Amino acid sequence: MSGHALLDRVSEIPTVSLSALLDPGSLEMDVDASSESSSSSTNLLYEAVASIRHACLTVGFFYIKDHGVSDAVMQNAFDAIKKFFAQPTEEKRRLDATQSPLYRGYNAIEDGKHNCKRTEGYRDAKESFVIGMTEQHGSSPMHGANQWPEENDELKSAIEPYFEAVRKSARAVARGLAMAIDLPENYFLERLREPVAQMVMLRYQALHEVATNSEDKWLGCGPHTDCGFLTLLAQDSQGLDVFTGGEWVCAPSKPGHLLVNLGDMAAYWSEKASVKLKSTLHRVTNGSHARHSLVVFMNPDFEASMDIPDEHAGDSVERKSSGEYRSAGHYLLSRLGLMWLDDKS
Ligand SMILES: O=C(O)CCC(=O)C(=O)O
Ligand SMILES: [Fe+2]
Repeated sequence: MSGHALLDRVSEIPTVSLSALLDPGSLEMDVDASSESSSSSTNLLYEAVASIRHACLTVGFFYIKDHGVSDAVMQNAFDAIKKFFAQPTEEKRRLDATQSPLYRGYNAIEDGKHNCKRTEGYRDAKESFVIGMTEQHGSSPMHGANQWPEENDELKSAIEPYFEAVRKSARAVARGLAMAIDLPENYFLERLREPVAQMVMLRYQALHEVATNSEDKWLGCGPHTDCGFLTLLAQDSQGLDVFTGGEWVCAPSKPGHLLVNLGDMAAYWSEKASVKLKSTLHRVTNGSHARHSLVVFMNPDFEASMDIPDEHAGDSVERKSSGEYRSAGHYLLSRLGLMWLDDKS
């Protein structure tokens, strides 16, 4: 495809500490200016919000640290999913995604059913295992059962704590994001009570494993933007490239960090806001080793309205499309081509 990605520009992807955003008290501390520690905490909060704003206006990607997901929880999740993928195909096929009305479960390489858009003439050399949210109180056709191995709960007990911890970090990001675009601090949080979150675990083949005997050309994951709200990624090795400033830039894994990016829903939702969020093109290239990644797609409650009240809108409000969808869930159904699920809502 289009040449090598640049590693020397990775510093353009900012890093944000979530410590002040994970702490719900830090905003109130602002009024208590007498304490030094409270003002340094407030500074940390505004620093985080300013870097999120900068990232959203420029690259559309940022690393997060102090995100509350422990190394042990992340390592367990990677170990468990590597073990799952290392099984024979017949074993993995017992959890085939085609058995699930929500397409959750295992997708083999040859199925080609992954979250990314297909690139004409190319196939993605990766397999995936997908889970999503189960319990919910409101009406959402995008919540439902996951498929797990029946014999033992090793996979489930390693993946669920990771998914939960990352959703918590995603809420902290959402809080910062609201402040970054001049919305009330809780604007997104109030719409993430029963989020339509999904976790996609991926194994990309090493180049030497990629089939060469067919007409097909292969990629890890073709260039695409994510269609949802926020994506939080952990990767065990390099492979992700981000298109920024007219070039592909490497976004390698960094110990202790997660990588966040904004999807098309965030861009669409912010059309009326004072700051427009950027959904950036990215791709994955296969390398000399198999690569694993854990991707959490954090989307709002199915029935969440994407309307932004006029008092929080930007000056030059030219509302193009943001009123087109009844709710965030309907936006997703339409983008994922799952409109038929709507009959159930
Ligand atoms: O595996 C990765 O690093 C990125 C995956 C991705 O972009 C996606 O699933 O949308
Ligand atoms: Fe993506």
